[in-house]
Amino acid sequence: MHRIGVIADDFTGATDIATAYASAGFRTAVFIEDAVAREEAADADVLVVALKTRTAPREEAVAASLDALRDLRRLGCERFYVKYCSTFDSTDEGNIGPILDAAAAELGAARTVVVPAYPDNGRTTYLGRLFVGDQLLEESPMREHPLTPMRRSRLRDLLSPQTGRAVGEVHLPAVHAGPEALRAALDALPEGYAVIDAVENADLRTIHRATRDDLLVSGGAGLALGAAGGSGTAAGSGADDAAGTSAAGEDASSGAAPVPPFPPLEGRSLVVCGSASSMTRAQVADAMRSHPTRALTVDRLAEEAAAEVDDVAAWIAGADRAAVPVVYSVATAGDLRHDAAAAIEDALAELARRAVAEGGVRHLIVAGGETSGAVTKALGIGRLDIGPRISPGVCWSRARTRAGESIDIALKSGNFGTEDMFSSAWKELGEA
Ligand SMILES: Nc1ncnc2c1ncn2[C@@H]1O[C@H](COP(=O)(O)OP(=O)(O)OP(=O)(O)O)[C@@H](O)[C@H]1O
Ligand SMILES: O=C(O)[C@@H](O)C(=O)CO
Repeated sequence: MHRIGVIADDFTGATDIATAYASAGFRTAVFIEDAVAREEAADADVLVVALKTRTAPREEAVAASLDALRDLRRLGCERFYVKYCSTFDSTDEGNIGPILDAAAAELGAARTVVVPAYPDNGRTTYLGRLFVGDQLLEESPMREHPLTPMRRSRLRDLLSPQTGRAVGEVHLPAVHAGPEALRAALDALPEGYAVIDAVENADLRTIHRATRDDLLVSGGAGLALGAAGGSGTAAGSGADDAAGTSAAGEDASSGAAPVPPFPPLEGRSLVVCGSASSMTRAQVADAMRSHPTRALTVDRLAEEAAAEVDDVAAWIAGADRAAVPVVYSVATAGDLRHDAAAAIEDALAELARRAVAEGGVRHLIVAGGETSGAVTKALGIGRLDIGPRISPGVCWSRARTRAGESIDIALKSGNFGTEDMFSSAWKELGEA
């Protein structure tokens, strides 16, 4: 089979696509940023590089993505996947177009598909428009995202300002006509990008089949689920599918197969949330009923960040050892403060670092992609090994920190997970 290299523009996105591939039977590892450059012979079928490029300055984002692409090629990857958000999080000045342009030029890829659809998480594409559940993207809560407010829904309109290349659309009937017809429809488009409709997992499998020989594909994690052979996919069968043989037993499910739990790690548990997304807010509200919860005093961070971090760190340390403290920065949309994002990321990252280094925390949930990037970097994690799935797109990973502690960490995309996740996710680790 061809080894697959994935470049993800945020850290939750990296574990999202990694859990999709792992569930499909691929041996999958996630490398944090330039940790991949130090890797000599990766022992996986799918290598995912987690970058923090979604909202980075454009030149930096493109340079980091090209570096990752070259490292992945050096490690033997021959097929590439640029992973962005299933809600296409970006601005007109944003980075999806420039990263795709650079990767396509580097690989000599004439056409690249654009497939954010992820039906298991309610993201579908129809007539080139992205929906979140039953709402157009521009009518969904993503409209008010603090970093990338999404005010349009037609993917062509979102991508075109970010690239000079043509952006075409392939609608559902061409997908339903099957992989060969879809391939023909794609080949008939001008060179550039092709936004493809997909409303269910079967569509993603068709798109996967039609594009599995492409050097470069792009999307959310849904297209990786399209590589799953069907329900009950055994380890290895997804890999066979990638090599070009179709897997037996396909059905309308995403083909998720359980990844076994890790050997248990002794230690305390903690949740840190820097996400303002509606699902994270619902999860925080749910946690308020049964967990010790504490809001960061965001207004204090500008003047007295160190004192605020000390106070919250003391609160975490003083919490009942059997309880799971939850620290958050947004309870309601009214809590958003202009220009506070970086200070909040720094504060939450430092709190997580101290909790692991000094407080014996070994199980950590981080909510929010940018927040996950900050926390993972502060902990000095280089590689994540993918473990049990918590819900679509969310999994436990085992990692080693810079200081040598082993921890279990779940990087949760803002809108992913069930409302009771901060109470229920621990059972996937074999805990109450
Ligand atoms: N009260 C607040 N005021 C202003 N910015 C905030 C506040 N709380 C959090 N933020 C910032 O909002 C951003 C949220 O982005 P993040 O990627 O972590 O979450 P998300 O967008 O919900 O998740 P994902 O990218 O996984 O969908 C972070 O930079 C965070 O620091
Ligand atoms: O694709 C998604 O929705 C997520 O993996 C993500 O990238 C959110 O940060």
